[in-house]
Amino acid sequence: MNEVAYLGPRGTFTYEATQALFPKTDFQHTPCNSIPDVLTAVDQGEVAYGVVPVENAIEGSVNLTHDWLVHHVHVQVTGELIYPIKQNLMIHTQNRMLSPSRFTQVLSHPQAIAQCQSYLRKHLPNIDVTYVDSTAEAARQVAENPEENWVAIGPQSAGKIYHLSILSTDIQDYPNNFTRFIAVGKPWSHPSATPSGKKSSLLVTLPTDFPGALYRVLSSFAKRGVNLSRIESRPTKRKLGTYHFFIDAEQESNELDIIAAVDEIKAWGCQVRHLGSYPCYFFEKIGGTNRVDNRER
Ligand SMILES: O=C(O)C(=O)C[C@]1(C(=O)O)C=C[C@@H](O)C=C1
Repeated sequence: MNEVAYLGPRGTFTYEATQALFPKTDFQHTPCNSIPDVLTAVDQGEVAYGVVPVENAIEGSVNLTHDWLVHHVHVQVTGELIYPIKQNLMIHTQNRMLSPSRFTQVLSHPQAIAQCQSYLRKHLPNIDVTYVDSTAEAARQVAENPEENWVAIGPQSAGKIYHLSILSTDIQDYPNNFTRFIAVGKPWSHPSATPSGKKSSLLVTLPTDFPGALYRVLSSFAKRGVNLSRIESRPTKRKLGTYHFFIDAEQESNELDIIAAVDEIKAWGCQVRHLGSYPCYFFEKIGGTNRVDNRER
């Protein structure tokens, strides 16, 4: 059975997204401890597919995913899922009656903590924050250290798996919280769902920086009617002030127009890496369930 690596352990939002994209009936799910471990497992052919978070509606890009895709692995993006994120404050059940003033630390993934900054300032203003590799890892550590009076932020599924008590639901600072996950690895299409659209993702590096350089890149797409849904700069890590640009082109435009635009910017010196052209899915339309069977641990 084809194996899918995902940011684990079981119970993460990434796990829920993986279940929606790669149903357990057709795929074997393998948890990894970190986003680099997922991408490396795919890059080295240890698994056929991987699922990682790439961008959140409140906090923006998951930089570790972007940086690993650029600097450490050569994998193709093969799919995208927009997934609803509801953060919860969870505690070991034996501590559920504790006063919040007795909580000693809040644990979670940096993205999850960032999505709940106002909540934490208001309700747990002086609590120490500990960043861990995923939301479910935070739940696991809280479950295994009841004497520490820790709390975790993450999905209800993680709370169920690790038998935590939910103290507060929907604690993210803004409504309509979604995270964009990508599938990477072998070409793939969902066994039953219909895509809501298609995208091509490109990594563009300018030859030199001059006034209007980025405008020139963008105009190559605009004049051909190619809609760009995302332009994100990330440092090249080679020199302060130099950037790579992640560009997502909506595929409703003709693929030939995208190819022509890429050829044009390459002709005047841009480096362009094609990260993938792939179907895009919304969780609500996949008809998946984000319930996790908490008998398995
Ligand atoms: O998958 C998880 O639960 C994670 O911890 C990762 C992650 C992320 O990196 O964005 C996934 C979804 C949420 O935005 C919060 C955290």
